[in-house]
Amino acid sequence: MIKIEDVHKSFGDEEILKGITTEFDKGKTNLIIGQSGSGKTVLLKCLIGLFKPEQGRIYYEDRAIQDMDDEKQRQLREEIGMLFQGGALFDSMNIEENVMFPLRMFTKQKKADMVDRVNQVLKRVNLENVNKKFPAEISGGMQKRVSIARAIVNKPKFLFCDEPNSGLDPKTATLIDTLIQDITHENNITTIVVTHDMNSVMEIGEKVVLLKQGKLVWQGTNQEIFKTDNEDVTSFVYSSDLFKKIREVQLKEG
Ligand SMILES: Nc1ncnc2c1ncn2[C@@H]1O[C@H](COP(=O)(O)OP(=O)(O)OP(=O)(O)O)[C@@H](O)[C@H]1O
Repeated sequence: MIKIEDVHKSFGDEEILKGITTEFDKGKTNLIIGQSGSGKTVLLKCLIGLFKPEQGRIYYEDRAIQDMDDEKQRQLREEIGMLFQGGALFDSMNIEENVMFPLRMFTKQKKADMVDRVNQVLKRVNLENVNKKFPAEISGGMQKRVSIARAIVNKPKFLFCDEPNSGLDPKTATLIDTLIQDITHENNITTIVVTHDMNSVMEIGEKVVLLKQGKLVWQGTNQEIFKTDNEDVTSFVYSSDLFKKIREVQLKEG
């Protein structure tokens, strides 16, 4: 579980996060949604310690990051898996080396054990016999699966995903979302996904937090998001013509 209390973050005179308070549950896919510029990425960066909020507290289970010394912060980093936007694989490393990278950074395992673990996670994301290929030799969807394998190779307790299905076709995007959710459930991970994809909200939004101009304006489940009359939610959800039409049909059918 990750809990945040009254988090404020400014750049110069501009306050970007204006007091965010919420909780992200363990074993669930928690989604941060909102329009471009609403502060999703800034919040994510505060959560992983890349930005320091001027005010407020962030707890990983019962540990506040504000109270951690360098060693404690290093330990916490080992518990975090990160799926970066675009995948961020190293082009000059093959798939095996890419996935092994966090193990080399954070552990002192023997090479054979690391290779075993890499094979385990590659199998989990349904990728086999690609170890010696380079990122440029596999499809975008496969690259995303490699990135997921790399994010979970060190058995993280917390998984952060920044726009995990950007640039993918709808079917592959759904596969990636479902994979993230399945892995979250199997390993009881606290997963936080930043997205503005309504399909992701529908599919994996077990908890959804909506940001608007740096404020948390609504939170609930993906079931609740389609029932609420909250204006901030409806203007975000039904800015898509497809969802507007679904809403009209739903209202007609009562
Ligand atoms: N390092 C920074 N320095 C100054 N301003 C920043 C910095 N990072 C973000 N901002 C500003 O914070 C605001 C929120 O940006 P953020 O990237 O969090 O939006 P977002 O909701 O993630 O948008 P998108 O969906 O387009 O990625 C923007 O106005 C942005 O210009």
